[in-house]
Amino acid sequence: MVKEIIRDVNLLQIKAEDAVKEDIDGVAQDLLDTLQANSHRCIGMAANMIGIAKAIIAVDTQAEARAMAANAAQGAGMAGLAATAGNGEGLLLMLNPRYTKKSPRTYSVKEGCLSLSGERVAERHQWVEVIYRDMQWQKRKQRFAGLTAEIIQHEMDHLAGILI
Ligand SMILES: CSCC[C@H](NC=O)C(=O)O
Repeated sequence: MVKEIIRDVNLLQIKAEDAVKEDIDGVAQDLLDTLQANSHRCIGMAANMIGIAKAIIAVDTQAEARAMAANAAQGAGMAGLAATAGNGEGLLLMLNPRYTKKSPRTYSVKEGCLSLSGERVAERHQWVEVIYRDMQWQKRKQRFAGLTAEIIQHEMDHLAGILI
């Protein structure tokens, strides 16, 4: 079910509790539905953003490819023609994500957030390795780099009650 986006900072700062298997069909599915419904303007979402302080995030893994295509089009003088809005495909859902490794190198980047106004600078690792449960409650371990890693860090910060 598509949920309303929370913009109350007091609610957004509540730290998430661990999710349980029963959350898959409820909060996790709602989060996917809500990110899909906002995929034209949002590339990642944490359950806090729909008012549930559970450790669940959804990530648009195709955002990086779209951003690169848009940059290439801009370089070729095709700005405006490049479609950067997602269509809800390639969404990755993670329950109880935890870092197992982070790149020593970091970079500063300006980020926005659907729950907040404006953009703010955040410090991000170039890559992160994460263990999590998937929508089948299977344990997964994966390394992510680039924009996907950045989105994961932004959303995992949300779970810790940290805002950009
Ligand atoms: C670069 S990470 C930004 C993620 C952000 N979503 C909010 O949690 C968004 O603007 O979609």
